[in-house]
Amino acid sequence: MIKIGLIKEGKVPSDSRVALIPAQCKWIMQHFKDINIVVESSNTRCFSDEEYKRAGIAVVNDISDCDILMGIKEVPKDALVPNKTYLFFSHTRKKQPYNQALFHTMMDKKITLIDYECLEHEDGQRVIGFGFFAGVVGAHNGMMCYGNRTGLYKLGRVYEEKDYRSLIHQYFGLKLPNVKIVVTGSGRVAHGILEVMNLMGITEVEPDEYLEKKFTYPVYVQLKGPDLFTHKHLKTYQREHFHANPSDYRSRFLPYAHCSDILMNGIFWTEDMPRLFELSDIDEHFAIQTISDITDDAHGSIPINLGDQTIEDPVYGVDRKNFTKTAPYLPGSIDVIAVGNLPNELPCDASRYFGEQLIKHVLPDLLGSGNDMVERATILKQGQLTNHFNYLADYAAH
Ligand SMILES: NC(=O)c1ccc[n+]([C@@H]2O[C@H](COP(=O)([O-])OP(=O)(O)OC[C@H]3O[C@@H](n4cnc5c(N)ncnc54)[C@H](O)[C@@H]3O)[C@@H](O)[C@H]2O)c1
Repeated sequence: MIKIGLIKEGKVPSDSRVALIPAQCKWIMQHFKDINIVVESSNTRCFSDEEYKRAGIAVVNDISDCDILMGIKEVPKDALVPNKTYLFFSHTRKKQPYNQALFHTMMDKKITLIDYECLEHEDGQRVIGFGFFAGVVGAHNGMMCYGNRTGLYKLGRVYEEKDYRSLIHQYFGLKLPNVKIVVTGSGRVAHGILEVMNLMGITEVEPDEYLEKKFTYPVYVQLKGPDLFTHKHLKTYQREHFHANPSDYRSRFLPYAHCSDILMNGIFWTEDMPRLFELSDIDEHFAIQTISDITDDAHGSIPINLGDQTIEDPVYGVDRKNFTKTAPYLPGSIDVIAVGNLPNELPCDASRYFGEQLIKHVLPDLLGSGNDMVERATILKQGQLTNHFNYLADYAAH
């Protein structure tokens, strides 16, 4: 019998998402006779203790007898139970300095750490994540802010809706102006953005049409790798080559900045990749007024992302001349929406989606049948760095 414990989130500000919702826990217990799931009591989850109890899941105060502990965000150092196997987003794989002390504590406590972010298919595609709902919420917020800026329509806040279904109801009867929206990316975030574009009845057009034509109805274009980047000399795009040598490429985005009202950014970005545009590109031809930077790297693919806002206060302006932060919706500014925990605006739906992927792609492996995906996502084994993560040796040294 394997005992899985869903831990109480300890990070501040607290996260209300869960790895498995009550119905999923029930389903697992019915279908896998050798798994027992318990839930650590919490009053900040999007599903209450009562809802887990109603699904037949025990709610406990002590999870120290579990074999596997699942959370979402970083576990506070003091709460880590020695010698256990943990699954959560540790934000350590890029040697994040702010989590180095946590990493050292996990080593000292001989913990086995499996990081959701490191669960990948053989070809390197991520298996599990919250990206889809980040895309949904980010796209909604982008449209909401453009409505606030122009006064042409009004959209409410996502987190005030009961769930995704009631959010969609907001879109019935929504009359949008002839807005032009450029969407970047091809992963989960991009899929979430496209879902909102389609639910709002915005028409998709091809890149050449988008660049050349004026439309009498709202349109969007989706730009993927080859539309966004080209080799500096060969003028080609080859996916594997680009992933391995991003600094050999330059951005092709600028023409879209000259004819778009809104940018919804959902690309995957690293420091060595070209930015979509540079600060010097923001001139009188730069037409974009609202940027929802869902990718959300400060000073990253969007150079005027000046850092994170919160769900409660998600938008700021950036002055077009001196690139300083301003109040939103000013004529001389571009509005930027930069929030790092977007799925938290729809925590129940995002948790259900996450749990489905966990059950489908990870659970069989976790129980020891399947391929070595879990092995490859194991950063620490009983406190020791695994071979796959040898590159973290300097980060782990203490
Ligand atoms: N703001 C938020 O709340 C929030 C939430 C979730 C994700 N995000 C961010 O959004 C971005 C996109 O996330 P996603 O869920 O769509 O990711 P994803 O893993 O679903 O898709 C990433 C895409 O990037 C491509 N890719 C993978 N490795 C690459 C590499 N080395 N170089 C270039 N391209 C590569 C993949 O082919 C894939 O199409 C990420 O930066 C993520 O951190 C933000």
